[in-house]
Amino acid sequence: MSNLRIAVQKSGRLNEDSMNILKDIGISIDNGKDQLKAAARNFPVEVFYLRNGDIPQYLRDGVVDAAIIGENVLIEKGNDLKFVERLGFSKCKVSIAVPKESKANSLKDLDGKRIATSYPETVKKYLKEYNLDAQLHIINGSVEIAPNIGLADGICDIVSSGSTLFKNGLKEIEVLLKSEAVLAVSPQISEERKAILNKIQFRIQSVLKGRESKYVLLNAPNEKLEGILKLLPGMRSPTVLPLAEKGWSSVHTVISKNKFWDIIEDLKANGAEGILVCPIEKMVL
Ligand SMILES: Nc1ncnc2c1ncn2[C@@H]1O[C@H](COP(=O)(O)OP(=O)(O)OP(=O)(O)O)[C@@H](O)[C@H]1O
Ligand SMILES: O=P(O)(O)OC[C@H]1O[C@H](OP(=O)(O)OP(=O)(O)O)[C@H](O)[C@@H]1O
Ligand SMILES: [Mg+2]
Repeated sequence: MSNLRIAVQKSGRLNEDSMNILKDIGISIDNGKDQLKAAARNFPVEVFYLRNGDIPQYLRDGVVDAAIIGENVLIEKGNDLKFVERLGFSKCKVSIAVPKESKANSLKDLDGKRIATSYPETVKKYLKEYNLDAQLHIINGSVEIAPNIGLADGICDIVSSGSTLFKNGLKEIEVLLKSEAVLAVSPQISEERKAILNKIQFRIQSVLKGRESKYVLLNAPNEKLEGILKLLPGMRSPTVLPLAEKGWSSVHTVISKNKFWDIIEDLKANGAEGILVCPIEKMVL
């Protein structure tokens, strides 16, 4: 049986979370330092450690079958490539920014001006869409410095917390796109390897659903149960078990991480006691 060849970023922002997700889906890799390729011990997978920016070409050429990559890089260099899963980490924006004293309020205001960026294809796509023209300066890093040294009137770069913009006296004026890490696929993937990828995708979905949810256990007097159960979503319906103490029950359920604090407050206010909240490792639906 052939191995699925999956690319991850060698070092940088995506590396750690990519390796963590592989670990969480039960794929163990012996990763010697400076090794560019490593086979999993317990799954038909080989991991290739590559530059994020090089991965679209490797996917296109079928040198790797799948990859964990920033969606923004796919948009920039792999518009012809598809992804099968959003992975929920490395969330960021690709935005237009200008010096804070600039009068420009959107990309449209940079018509005929100079824009520095590491994402020329992305900028060109939006310029074309808005029917604008700008002079692009392609820089591979530290793009935020360009307006300060007189190289550009604005920039297009990744924004996350906004602190790099702030430190460089810039303000965000337009978000071109939002990005996160995705699982991308080569158009050349074989049927056999596609079957392995499907298994990986299924496992990833279980891990991501688990990460989004909490397992909640609580005790309640029986007369309060009805009100408490109304507050709980649950996978199907909450499990209710009698406690050793007469007139009391234990309720078990799964709550989305986002709604969790609001629901917990309501549960307490409606008579729930001894509330335990546990992380969920995997959730198979
Ligand atoms: N500040 C940030 N916050 C969140 N995600 C980010 C941030 N900066 C970059 N990313 C995401 O992580 C990806 C990798 O960024 P990183 O800076 O590690 O690598 P790179 O220099 O763009 O790529 P390469 O691996 O080709 O050197 C980006 O393409 C983007 O999707
Ligand atoms: O909004 P913030 O939270 O400040 O993040 C945005 C910064 O993060 C990235 O740079 P990175 O730190 O990856 O350095 P790099 O330019 O060397 O890739 C990106 O290129 C921005 O400069
Ligand atoms: Mg970076």
